[in-house]
Amino acid sequence: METRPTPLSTVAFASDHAGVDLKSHLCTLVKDWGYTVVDLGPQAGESVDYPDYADKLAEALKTGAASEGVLICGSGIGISIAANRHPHIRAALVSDSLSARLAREHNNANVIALGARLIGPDLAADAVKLFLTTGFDGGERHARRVAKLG
Ligand SMILES: O=C(CO)[C@H](O)[C@H](O)[C@H](O)COP(=O)(O)O
Repeated sequence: METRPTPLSTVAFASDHAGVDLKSHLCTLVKDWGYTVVDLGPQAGESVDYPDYADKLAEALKTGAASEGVLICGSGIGISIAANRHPHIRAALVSDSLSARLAREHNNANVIALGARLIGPDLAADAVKLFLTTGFDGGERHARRVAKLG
């Protein structure tokens, strides 16, 4: 099992309008846990397009401004599809804690996507905590499959 980086990593957050409140809640929690947080917006509640914010987060991971990302839209679907169009992103759409853990252990996901209209803040926080604290299993079969993702 890979150990998690010390000091704690920098985590980027982005959403669309549907995810602003959950994003703000999670950013506060993740900062409290000791991580460095980059909030890529949006900050207000005006209607925005999720691909624009998925692109911002993908860029932050590409430049190294953050090593992991959390994306939020109403369902998590649109923003995860948009993120996965970037070859360096492995975004897992997560709606429970076990999926958050497996996204890391088996898929070495560098991003999770959450649906703010589908899950509550406590479950979202638990999923983010597991995502941030679980390492890639590193087993040969998982490494082989992840490598085939490109
Ligand atoms: O992409 C989505 C659905 O797959 C997200 O849930 C969006 O947040 C949603 O489509 C936004 O809908 P709205 O009616 O514009 O608020």
